[in-house]
Amino acid sequence: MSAVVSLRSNRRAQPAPARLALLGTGTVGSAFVARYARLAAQGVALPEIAWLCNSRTQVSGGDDLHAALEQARGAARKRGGFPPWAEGESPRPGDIIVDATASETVADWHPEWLTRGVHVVTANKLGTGGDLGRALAIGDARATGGRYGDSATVGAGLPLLRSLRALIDGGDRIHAIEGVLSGSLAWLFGRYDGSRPFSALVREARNAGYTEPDPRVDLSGEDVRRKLLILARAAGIALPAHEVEVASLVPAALAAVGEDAVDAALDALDAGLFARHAAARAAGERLCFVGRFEVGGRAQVGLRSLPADHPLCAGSGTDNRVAIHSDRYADHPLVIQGPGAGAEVTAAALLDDVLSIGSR
Ligand SMILES: NC(=O)C1=CN([C@@H]2O[C@H](COP(=O)(O)OP(=O)(O)OC[C@H]3O[C@@H](n4cnc5c(N)ncnc54)[C@H](OP(=O)(O)O)[C@@H]3O)[C@@H](O)[C@H]2O)C=CC1
Ligand SMILES: N[C@@H](CC=O)C(=O)O
Repeated sequence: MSAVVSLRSNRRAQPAPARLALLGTGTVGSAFVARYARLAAQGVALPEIAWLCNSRTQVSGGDDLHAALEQARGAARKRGGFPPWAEGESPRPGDIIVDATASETVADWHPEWLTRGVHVVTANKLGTGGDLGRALAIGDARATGGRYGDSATVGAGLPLLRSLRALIDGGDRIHAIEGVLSGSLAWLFGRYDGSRPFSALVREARNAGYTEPDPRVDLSGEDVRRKLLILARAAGIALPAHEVEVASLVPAALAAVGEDAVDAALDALDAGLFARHAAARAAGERLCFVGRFEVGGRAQVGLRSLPADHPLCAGSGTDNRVAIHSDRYADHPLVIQGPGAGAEVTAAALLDDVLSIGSR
């Protein structure tokens, strides 16, 4: 065989370099692009962003990512039909989809992509924190297919899922997990003193990028339910969503409105939360939004009035504070605390997962 032929066949044997598709160009997706560009400028080796997509359009990444992001963000609304990314070129095995949406449609694709050998990195909690069937399908598909980066889904990248998995890999059984799992609600109840309407603080939290696209997903406890489900399922418990008892903060008048009318209806929160805060203060306590599950017991999410020196009240800002009880941490739980919401920490968690997949 001549040297030329052998060189050509060697070239052919090289797998195509992995490409990255970003789905979602909102608060988290935009922070992802900004951090990607910063890391690339520092010389960090990253897969090329081949596409940026939202519900309206798909744009090629190219050399000027900021321009591509602006083009995607400025695209006109799309009426009906398939999402733009489903109509274009399919990702190849080894490519990485970054899901920075809050979309059920996109979450439904997670098991399919994994089965095809495409890696999925997600901030979207609906994949493993929603319907149990879908979570199990993702578990099956990741066992033989692509890898699943879910660090951003709980604690916005705090080492929670990682620590839980390390305990299980080390032979520990999980007994219970309890904690403050909502960054926006931690921030809201840390700040609320009754002097300003609660609804005004909700608007601030949304503008700061702490809430879900629809803040009712936080206020109803649904976001904490999803995180609790992700943790429970990571601990090997096939917990269905309906078995988590959730006490919502959303009054009927706010629950009833369409997404466009949420802002105007937020005032419906004010009287009820003023009364609950006043009662807690009169008892020398603080309000804390807590999620908890016990293996073989109940799973619950809701607002609690706790003594001010209770360990769950110890964080500040958007801090999550989560206690893991396991065989080795039976008497004193392992406690993990830190910022649990915000576009920058979430984007960093997504890129950590991208880098971790790229390095294996
Ligand atoms: N904010 C935080 O602190 C954290 C957020 N997360 C998660 O990050 C995700 C994104 O949140 P955030 O950035 O605030 O949300 P935004 O509403 O700002 O952005 C969502 C993006 O998803 C796009 N999108 C919606 N449906 C589809 C679809 N079918 N196909 C492609 N794109 C779609 C939207 O498109 P369009 O622009 O066309 O509407 C938009 O660009 C959520 O799942 C959230 O739970 C996770 C951890 C922390
Ligand atoms: N809306 C979420 C964001 C992170 O998951 C929260 O408030 O914790």
